[in-house]
Amino acid sequence: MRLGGRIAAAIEILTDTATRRRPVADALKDWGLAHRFAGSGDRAAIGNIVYDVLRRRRSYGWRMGNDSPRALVFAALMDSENLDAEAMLAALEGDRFAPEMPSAADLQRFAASDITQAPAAVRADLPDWLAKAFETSLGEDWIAEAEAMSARPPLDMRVNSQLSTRDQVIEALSPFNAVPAALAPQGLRIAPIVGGGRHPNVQAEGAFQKGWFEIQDEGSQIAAALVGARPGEQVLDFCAGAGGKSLALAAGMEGQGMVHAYDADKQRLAPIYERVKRAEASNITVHGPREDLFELDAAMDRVVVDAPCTGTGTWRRRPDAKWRLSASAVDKRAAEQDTALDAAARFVKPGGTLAYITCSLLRAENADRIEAFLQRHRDFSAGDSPAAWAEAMPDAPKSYRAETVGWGTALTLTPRLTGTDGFFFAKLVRQ
Ligand SMILES: C[S@@+](CC[C@H](N)C(=O)[O-])C[C@H]1O[C@@H](n2cnc3c(N)ncnc32)[C@H](O)[C@@H]1O
Repeated sequence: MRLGGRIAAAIEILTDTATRRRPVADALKDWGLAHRFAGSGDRAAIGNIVYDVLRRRRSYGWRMGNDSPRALVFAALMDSENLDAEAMLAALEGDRFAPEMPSAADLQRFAASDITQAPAAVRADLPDWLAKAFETSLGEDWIAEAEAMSARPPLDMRVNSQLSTRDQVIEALSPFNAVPAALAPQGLRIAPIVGGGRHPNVQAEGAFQKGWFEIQDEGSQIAAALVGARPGEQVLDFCAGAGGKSLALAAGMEGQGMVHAYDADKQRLAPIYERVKRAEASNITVHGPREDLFELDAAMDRVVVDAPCTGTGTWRRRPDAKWRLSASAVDKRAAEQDTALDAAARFVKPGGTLAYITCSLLRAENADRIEAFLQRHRDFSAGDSPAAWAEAMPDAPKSYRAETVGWGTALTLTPRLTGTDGFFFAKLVRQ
């Protein structure tokens, strides 16, 4: 496909997403099925344009003076390829599949626009109500934090230290230029996509099949490391889902002790079995939702609640979610978070710790939940998460955001500060 055809496809997919209010991944998949002539390179390039638009929909609309899918697609292309109006016109010269261009005035306006003059929520590329929530949650740097969440994400991997080393995996993935992650001790990173390219399918590599690494955002790896689980301990991963944290915890414990991986949802848990097998993680026991966990009561050194959340910290990867999120969805997640925390608390042994993790940056899902938990559970107190960071990653710069909760301190990771997805981490200690 030439550029014009890709532009037309991106406009069609964005229109479909907007009119039917459905996830962009579904719209992209359906488009691919209906246009089988399009190769994987075309689909990747179209996907990049669509995702770029969704990351910066509001600022592009403001800069273009027009927020139609057509205007936004041209804005995204000019921005990501660094094209001015003339270069854009030249790139489409004689391309019979190219849709009608925005007016020359719109293109000039875009190229000359000064985003610093735009209202704060436009600069932050957020709906108005979320801009307010971001300000409350992240303080004076909230616009810069939100801007960083509109960038393309890297591809992060965690090396399974039980089966391999970072050097071995770098060697095995040598065509893809993976480099050690800046913070996470077992992390590897492949840089964000440039232009119309795509990330390699690393899961098709022999090293992946052999269990040498998992795909896992560096922020998620750090959150697991902050739990501080030691070899020989008993750990309950209460919201284990597909097992990302369980696997990281089990490897960090050097195969000794036990990670009990539990989830209330059988479907969510389903992929964990295959992943545990591939990683040869002998110190993970999976507990399905029907299992009674009474034997673990007050017996766990550490309990992890990687809670269900709105995922605002992952908008670089799922940018459509920020335009679909509603205030009522935040309230619903907050209630689920309280339920999960309350249900998990009883498994912590006296002197043991409860780690609360979300991949959201909203205070309502983070510090507010911890404060409310401490009111309900007088036998717990908030711990010192910066100390957990210093212990888990002594050489790493302290680039997180620290915040007082109860008498303790919680941490927030963000794309701007730690170069990771957004994560919140708080530690609670049972008296
Ligand atoms: C953020 S996901 C977990 C991701 C996973 N820990 C990982 O690292 O791959 C949250 C999980 O919490 C589970 N969950 C929600 N409420 C729960 C509850 N009350 N008890 C146990 N699990 C719950 C959901 O089914 C979902 O799988």
